[in-house]
Amino acid sequence: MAEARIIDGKAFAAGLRARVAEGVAALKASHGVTPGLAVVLVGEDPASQVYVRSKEKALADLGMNSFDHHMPADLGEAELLALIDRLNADPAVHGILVQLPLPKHIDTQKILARIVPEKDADGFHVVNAGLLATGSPGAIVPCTPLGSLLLLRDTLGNDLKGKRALVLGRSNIVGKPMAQLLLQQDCTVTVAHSRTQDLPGECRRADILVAAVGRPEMVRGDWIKPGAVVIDVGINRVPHPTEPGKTKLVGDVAYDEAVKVAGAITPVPGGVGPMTIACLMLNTLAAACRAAGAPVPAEALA
Ligand SMILES: Nc1nc(=O)c2c([nH]1)NC[C@@H]1CN(c3ccc(C(=O)N[C@@H](CCC(=O)O)C(=O)O)cc3)C=[N+]21
Ligand SMILES: [Mg+2]
Repeated sequence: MAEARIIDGKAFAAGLRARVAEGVAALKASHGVTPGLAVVLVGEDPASQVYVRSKEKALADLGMNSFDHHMPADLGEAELLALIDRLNADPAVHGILVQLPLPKHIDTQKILARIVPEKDADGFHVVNAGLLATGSPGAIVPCTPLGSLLLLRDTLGNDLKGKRALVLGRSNIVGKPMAQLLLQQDCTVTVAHSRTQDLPGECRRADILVAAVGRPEMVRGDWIKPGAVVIDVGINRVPHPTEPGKTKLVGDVAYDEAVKVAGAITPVPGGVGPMTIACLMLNTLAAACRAAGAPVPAEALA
């Protein structure tokens, strides 16, 4: 059997960012509005700082405003809520992203619930989850599932109808919204997790396998149906196998095994990760379009 087609998320994300940049320019020209995203980072976690910097760079590259709020690790919950209230009320701010994880003394759900749903660029608010689950218009879709769906549609020529999809992982951020999106595409959807009996067997039935459990290389090659499309959402930093003291990124799928069985597969890095950031830009543009009464880009509607 031939090796899998490699799904180039990095290239697709570059194309998506270019389309977003066009949308940004068009909204400026038609409505005099520049989309703006507020990025809130609490504390100095090095990984979070890297991610936040790449988000801020993407915003600048696409001609959007970035409002950076880098706060000390000991920021009180009340102060953070007050900041959210100010951003909610600021008409130049169309999207608000609170980088997760937050320090332990802050109640994450309470913070996310305070963001007005219209500005919830991550799509984490219960109102957006509910709109997505009911297929209602106006849902802001979480970035990683949206990016994964765009790659799947591109790979399968938009034809997901009737396919068996297995979502491995049931988080509110990826697994659950991914399952909702696949259902909307008329897939037959199974959501599997750590308590699922016969996980390999469930995976082997799937035409589409989305792995989002955060367990390095858990999905083995012999868990994959020959020809299946594999979307690997995992981004796990592990000790480098041959270079002591160094680390490397691996997905939730054992790539070298899977690439011999799958029909198509996303690599890590260069797969879903860049799509997450591109979709954050898309969601911010979409929020600005809605606020201005302009048409929303179709890709954001899932
Ligand atoms: N409110 C919030 N929203 C998020 O969307 C959010 C968050 N908090 N907290 C952290 C996670 C993580 N995340 C990533 C985004 C892009 C890459 C990405 O582009 N990864 C590159 C590799 C980057 C590297 O080399 O480290 C790739 O996969 O090719 C990774 C991780 C967004 N997150
Ligand atoms: Mg996200």
